[in-house]
Amino acid sequence: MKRRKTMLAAAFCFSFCFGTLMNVLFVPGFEPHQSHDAARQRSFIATQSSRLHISDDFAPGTASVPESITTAALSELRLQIRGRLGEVLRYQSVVEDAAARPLERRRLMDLERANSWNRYRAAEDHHARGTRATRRAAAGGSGGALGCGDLERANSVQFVGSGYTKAVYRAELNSSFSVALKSVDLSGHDMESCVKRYSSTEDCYRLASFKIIKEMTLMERLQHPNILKLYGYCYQDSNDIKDTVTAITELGSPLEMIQLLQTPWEERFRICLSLARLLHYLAHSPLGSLTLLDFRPRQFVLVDGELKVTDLDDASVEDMPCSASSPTDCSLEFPARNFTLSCSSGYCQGINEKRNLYNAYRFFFTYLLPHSAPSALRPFLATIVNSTGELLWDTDETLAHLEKVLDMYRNGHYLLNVTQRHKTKYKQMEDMTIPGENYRCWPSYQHDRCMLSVYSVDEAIGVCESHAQCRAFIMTNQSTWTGHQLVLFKTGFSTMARDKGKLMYIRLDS
Ligand SMILES: Nc1ncnc2c1ncn2[C@@H]1O[C@H](COP(=O)(O)OP(=O)(O)OP(=O)(O)O)[C@@H](O)[C@H]1O
Repeated sequence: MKRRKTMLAAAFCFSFCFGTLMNVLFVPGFEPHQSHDAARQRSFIATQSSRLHISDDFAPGTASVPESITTAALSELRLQIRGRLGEVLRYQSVVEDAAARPLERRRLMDLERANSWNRYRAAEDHHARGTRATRRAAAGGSGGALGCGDLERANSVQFVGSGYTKAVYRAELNSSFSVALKSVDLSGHDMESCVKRYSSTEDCYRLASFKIIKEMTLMERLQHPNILKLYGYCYQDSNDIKDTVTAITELGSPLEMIQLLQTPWEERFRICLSLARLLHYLAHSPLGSLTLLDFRPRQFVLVDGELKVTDLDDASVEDMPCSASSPTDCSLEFPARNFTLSCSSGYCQGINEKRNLYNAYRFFFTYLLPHSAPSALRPFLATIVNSTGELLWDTDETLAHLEKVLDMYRNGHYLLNVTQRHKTKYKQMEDMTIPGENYRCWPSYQHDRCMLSVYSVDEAIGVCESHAQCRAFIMTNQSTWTGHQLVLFKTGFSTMARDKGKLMYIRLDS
């Protein structure tokens, strides 16, 4: 397995570092993080889809397709490709309809579906005419977005992870800026099973690459701090396949649930809050209420402690139709629990939002929220966990409760007995530290010493008194994302040293 990953990394590095870039195609005018000009969006998708030439002559007996493959199988593959194209085009165009009621939105989406193939063909004609101009424009730059030229200069390409369809690599663009490169994993499960069935690497590649194109489209359309940023993309010809696509995105680190359980509560709370903010945005997104059909921790990464969704290829805005006479139409099924939602105006009410919320509960909240939380916050957290586990709240209410907990934590309202006087006296010394004399505690911000976050010096004194080893502590000048200060607790103070900005406290009964 390890050897395979190393070989893949080497192959990837070869194609990006040394591969010919003569055929590189930039898309001028694609500038992430700028205004959502509808026309620019349309041309982005039109160009994307027109690169994936879906031929009407796609039939058995052509050079790339063995005769043993049946016409039915090929039609099936072609339908799948068209289906994915239609979906991408819908995401590109439903933006103005987000405020529409579900029924109207559905009608518009059906119309969109009917028109998508015609629009695709028109886009392809347009592309054929525009390709030469595009190549010429490429020489002038990529409109501010990252592109193939940046990949050509990338260093230290390393395999990060892969799933059914995609492989992800880390690449250094310069000494202080690294990105993630996402491309179709040619030896991944999706490609292998497709090629086995249809014997056409090129067409299977097109099918798989639509997952990346869908993801890029959603990253572009959905701008939120908890959705990974798309920096750009690159189309280039490889030896066997024309116009292979690589998305260039923000780099994160994969979520390790076991590791997360060992991190301080404040960091775990941050992940749950990030997730609630994301789900709130998705429920009210410009594309409609969006659900993550494949919702597992591996679809998320951490960027500087903030949770961000990376895998958007299974996201959907489809509403679920129902009839008032058949209550089971709106059943939401999970391995350990089923729910039946209400049916109104022919659609299951809030089903996308509720699916996301229950998944957030079962994969994140239940593990990360209550465990080692400050005791005064536990009743609030228990209510959040119970209410999401029972699907009693929507995302608005869930987020409001989590924001309230953040506010209490930030302002030290979780501290019990604020009027209580500590028995031991401490001496304060400015600009001093204790370099050694560490002990370990849990859950520390550093594994080889006891570093915890506190709201105030009073809280730090309380912590020191609850640790048998503690004889002194240093208020560092570092703080956490909530503004809490990081404090180093020490077993003694025999090795004091000057350190500007630090405040040292020593126990006078030591
Ligand atoms: N931007 C990123 N930074 C770091 N790691 C990432 C990034 N994007 C994805 N990964 C890692 O790569 C893995 C594969 O990516 P992704 O989930 O997009 O592929 P996939 O083929 O769609 O997977 P799946 O089979 O889960 O649908 C992820 O599980 C994640 O751990």
